Amino acid sequence: MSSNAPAPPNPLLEVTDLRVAFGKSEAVRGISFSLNSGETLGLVGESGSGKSATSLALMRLLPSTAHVSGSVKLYSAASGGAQEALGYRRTGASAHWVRTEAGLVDVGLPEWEDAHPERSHPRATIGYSVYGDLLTTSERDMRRSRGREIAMIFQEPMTALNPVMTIGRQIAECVLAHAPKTARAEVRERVLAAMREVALPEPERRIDDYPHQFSGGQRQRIVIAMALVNKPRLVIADEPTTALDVTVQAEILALLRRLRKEHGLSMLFISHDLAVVGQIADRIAVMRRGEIVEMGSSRDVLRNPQHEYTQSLLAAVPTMATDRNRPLGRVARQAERERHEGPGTDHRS
Ligand SMILES: Nc1ncnc2c1ncn2[C@@H]1O[C@H](COP(=O)(O)OP(=O)(O)OP(=O)(O)O)[C@@H](O)[C@H]1O
Repeated sequence: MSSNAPAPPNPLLEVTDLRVAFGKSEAVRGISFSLNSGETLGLVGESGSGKSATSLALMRLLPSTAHVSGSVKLYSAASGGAQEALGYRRTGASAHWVRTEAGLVDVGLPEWEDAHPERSHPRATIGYSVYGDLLTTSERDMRRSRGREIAMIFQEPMTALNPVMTIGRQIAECVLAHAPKTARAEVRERVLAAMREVALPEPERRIDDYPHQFSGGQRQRIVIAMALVNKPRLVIADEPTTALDVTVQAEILALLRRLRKEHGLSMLFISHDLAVVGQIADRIAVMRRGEIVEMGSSRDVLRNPQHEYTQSLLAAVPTMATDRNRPLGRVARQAERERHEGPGTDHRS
């Protein structure tokens, strides 16, 4: 096999012709996109364009009145290193099987493996197999996926959190939802680790505090800790900074960039605000009235928008250039720099 084989696609999620209708009204009209391992896709559009209907469809959290069709494939064991193969077996010339914690999976792609001999080691991290279609998988499997494979960060931390439960208990419940037999001491350790991860101050002292005892930015950090405590591979962040003021918003974006980098997370980042999406997304999909009207690298969409709707969204962002001959605005420049050099200082809120 040629050692010049092209790098393999590294898909984590593949959405094809997704449609969501409420009665006769179509909220999502046949959208398709994919998300690679470690990539952040920004989904941007004005209110009512179908962004939340899309994310709730992926999580299978839409009300039963919604009619959903299309396919949402989640791939397991992405080759970026999400899952370590426990064993390795070659069956014939064209099929490779890898034993993982999830069972025996067909990884296919022998060409790619020949091009990456280091990954042929029996304990190498490898993968590429369909985990399942999230739209048709059983509710039982879906419950297992939620939180562990895919987690969601909601917009409004005050409503996402239970006001009468300590934050430690709320994070612990996320751990116990997937591992109910975890010993108490270990749960506490994982809760504290999650609090440290999102830079909540003094975790040991604050673990038994209630949501109202934290600032807005800190509450959003708690919501992020809950989403990440089970180490999901895909995070759907639906307007995670919208309820926050601009400075805190920047701090939460810096935190998400850091966590994404440290954990190799894939992220679907939803916002009505193109300036915010431009600060974190590798690629941007622009949604309007239930359709994706434009999709491309953040750089292309920000510098050279093709669709007039994208142009109008950009025009509403005064610091960004709408003309390819003009230099990028401050926000876009910073976004470009951070995509290349990694996030700046993560100021704590
Ligand atoms: N449960 C529901 N029942 C009926 N219609 C709904 C329901 N949820 C959403 N819709 C409709 O679907 C369309 C898309 O809504 P969606 O919430 O996905 O938009 P959005 O882009 O996320 O907007 P926002 O930023 O305001 O949340 C809207 O016309 C909305 O009224």
